[in-house]
Amino acid sequence: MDEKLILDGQKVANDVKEGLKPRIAVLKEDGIIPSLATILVGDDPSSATYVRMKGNACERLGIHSQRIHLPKETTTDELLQTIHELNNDPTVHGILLQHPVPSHIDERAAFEAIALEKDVDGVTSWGYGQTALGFGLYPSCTPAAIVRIMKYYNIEAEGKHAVVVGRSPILGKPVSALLLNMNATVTTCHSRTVNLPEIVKQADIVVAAVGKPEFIKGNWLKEGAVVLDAGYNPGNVGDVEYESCYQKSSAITPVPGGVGPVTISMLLKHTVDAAEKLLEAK
Ligand SMILES: NC(=O)C1=CN([C@@H]2O[C@H](COP(=O)(O)OP(=O)(O)OC[C@H]3O[C@@H](n4cnc5c(N)ncnc54)[C@H](OP(=O)(O)O)[C@@H]3O)[C@@H](O)[C@H]2O)C=CC1
Ligand SMILES: Nc1nc(=O)c2c([nH]1)NC[C@@H]1CN(c3ccc(C(=O)N[C@@H](CCC(=O)O)C(=O)O)cc3)C=[N+]21
Repeated sequence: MDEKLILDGQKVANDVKEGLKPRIAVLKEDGIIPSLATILVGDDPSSATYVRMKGNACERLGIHSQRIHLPKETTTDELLQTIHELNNDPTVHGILLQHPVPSHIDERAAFEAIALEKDVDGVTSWGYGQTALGFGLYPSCTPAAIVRIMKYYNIEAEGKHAVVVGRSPILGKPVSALLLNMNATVTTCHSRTVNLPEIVKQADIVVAAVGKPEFIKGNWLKEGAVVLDAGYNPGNVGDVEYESCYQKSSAITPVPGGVGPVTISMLLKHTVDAAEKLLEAK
């Protein structure tokens, strides 16, 4: 009876985007075009690809995308200046600073400079704090995508043991917080975790957010675990070894076609949310 489920991120993303269309139409009637500013610093080719995908996804839906590309020599102060200008620009509703920025830039300082009401990517400490306390407007997009996939497929979190592998500020930590707020019992693992496979073995839900290709193996999993792979590595592979994890799981997100497309749709949703907030405030 229990069929194995491949969690189709494209389908979830389309569902999110369909829901946005009438909302964007209403905003336009009121003379507001939702607008996202994306900032890319430097020439990392995969970052350039992600930013382009985000901008294109905006435009396909009628969201304006203002693409800012700064040279790799940009200083922290210059980046902060750009962010302040976008904060003060009333036609910009959301700001996305693509991570990672070149190592000479203070990325945390740059994230913190983004105005909370424009932090549609959930990168500020204020945004994270609100997400953790359970009343945040915009959680980071990948954590939001993971939750959205679970909701779409009626995957219950309450009372389940969720094991998150990774604790980065825009992925591991906030997804742990969201799952906790959904009444899961959450274990967050990281590079100093001892006996990772044994901890993963206890999980009903596994979130992979390690940044290492095919790191999590099928023989670490409990039979029937739900596997949510946020990993996105060169060569289109995730952070779980797909074939062996597929065999053990009851449901799994593929890469590509899993968490990635939903992440982008959540960015669009947060941008529309931000534009609506501005209209309400008028
Ligand atoms: N699909 C999407 O939309 C997105 C995908 N990603 C992908 O998700 C993955 C993670 O990204 P991100 O969180 O930014 O990466 P980071 O490199 O910032 O964080 C990786 C985390 O994994 C932990 N880790 C590293 N090695 C091990 C290990 N051997 N055992 C256990 N834990 C380990 C680190 O621990 P420690 O803290 O101790 O260093 C760290 O917390 C990447 O593949 C990235 O491409 C990211 C954002 C969006
Ligand atoms: N501030 C910030 N926020 C981010 O959300 C952020 C970031 N920085 N830096 C890099 C990562 C990576 N990321 C992806 C988003 C979508 C896909 C995605 O849609 N992938 C498609 C495949 C696309 C293709 O390669 O053709 C898929 O998985 O099916 C992948 C990766 C967001 N990130």
